[in-house]
Amino acid sequence: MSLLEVRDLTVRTSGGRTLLDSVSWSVEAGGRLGVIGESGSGKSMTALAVLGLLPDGMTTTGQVLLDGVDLLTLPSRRLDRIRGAQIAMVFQEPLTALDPLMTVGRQIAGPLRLHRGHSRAQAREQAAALCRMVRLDDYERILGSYPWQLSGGQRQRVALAMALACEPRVLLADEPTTALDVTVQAEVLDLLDELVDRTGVTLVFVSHDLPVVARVARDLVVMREGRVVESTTVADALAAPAHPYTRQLIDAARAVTRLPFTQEAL
Ligand SMILES: Nc1ncnc2c1ncn2[C@@H]1O[C@H](COP(=O)(O)OP(=O)(O)OP(=O)(O)O)[C@@H](O)[C@H]1O
Repeated sequence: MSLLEVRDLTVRTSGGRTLLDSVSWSVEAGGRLGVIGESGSGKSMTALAVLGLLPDGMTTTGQVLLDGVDLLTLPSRRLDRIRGAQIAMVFQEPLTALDPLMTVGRQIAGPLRLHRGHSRAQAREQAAALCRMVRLDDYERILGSYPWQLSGGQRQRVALAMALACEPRVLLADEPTTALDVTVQAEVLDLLDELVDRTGVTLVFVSHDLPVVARVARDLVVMREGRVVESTTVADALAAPAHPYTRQLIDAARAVTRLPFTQEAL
């Protein structure tokens, strides 16, 4: 059975506009799924729907099954416990997810105290260990800093540390490196890749950037205008994309960057 399965997910606005139309995909435990599509294709809506975080007024039908349990039918208190503990997320701009008025140390410790029942001292120790895990070497300074005192790359490392703090089963990453410059983007991607390997967390990686997705994902879902147009693997998509739209995305990526024909060459 898949660990996470989205089945016929349809989202409509209160005005009746269909933003997601019967979106279906699944990922096995330990799998790495990339969700790709151009701006407005519904990638973020899908991620938010999985987390039960859609804006008020939107209606959702279909299922989001975590280990066979439909998250869409759970009472919000149970969903709160799953979010962060079993499905963790990182977003494009960590500043929106981080509290500007709280030091990084307290923010990393928060979920550990909430979900794990750690004491203050245990949480502090664990926060330092997590900083080391995401290669924030001067972690004493980082833990005592406010988010805005850190660089974009450091903030995304903090966001990753927070996301992985409670050893979630699924990590949902929505454009986590898009706001970073190219060098830092490569470092954070390498780190993510290593952490996913090391922890065995199941990855759902959402991005408009095909070369970035191709570096970290194995399976691939291609979205367009709120629908899934192709479900494939990164390797097959690079070698021989089946759907014309996937081919178009790959050709467009190849026109501006070096995107090889095999995943090993990335
Ligand atoms: N709060 C909202 N209310 C109504 N429609 C919305 C809202 N947020 C997004 N949309 C619409 O939903 C559709 C899907 O948007 P979504 O943000 O999921 O796309 P995306 O693929 O993630 O694009 P991007 O990479 O630009 O974020 C778009 O047509 C967008 O205009």
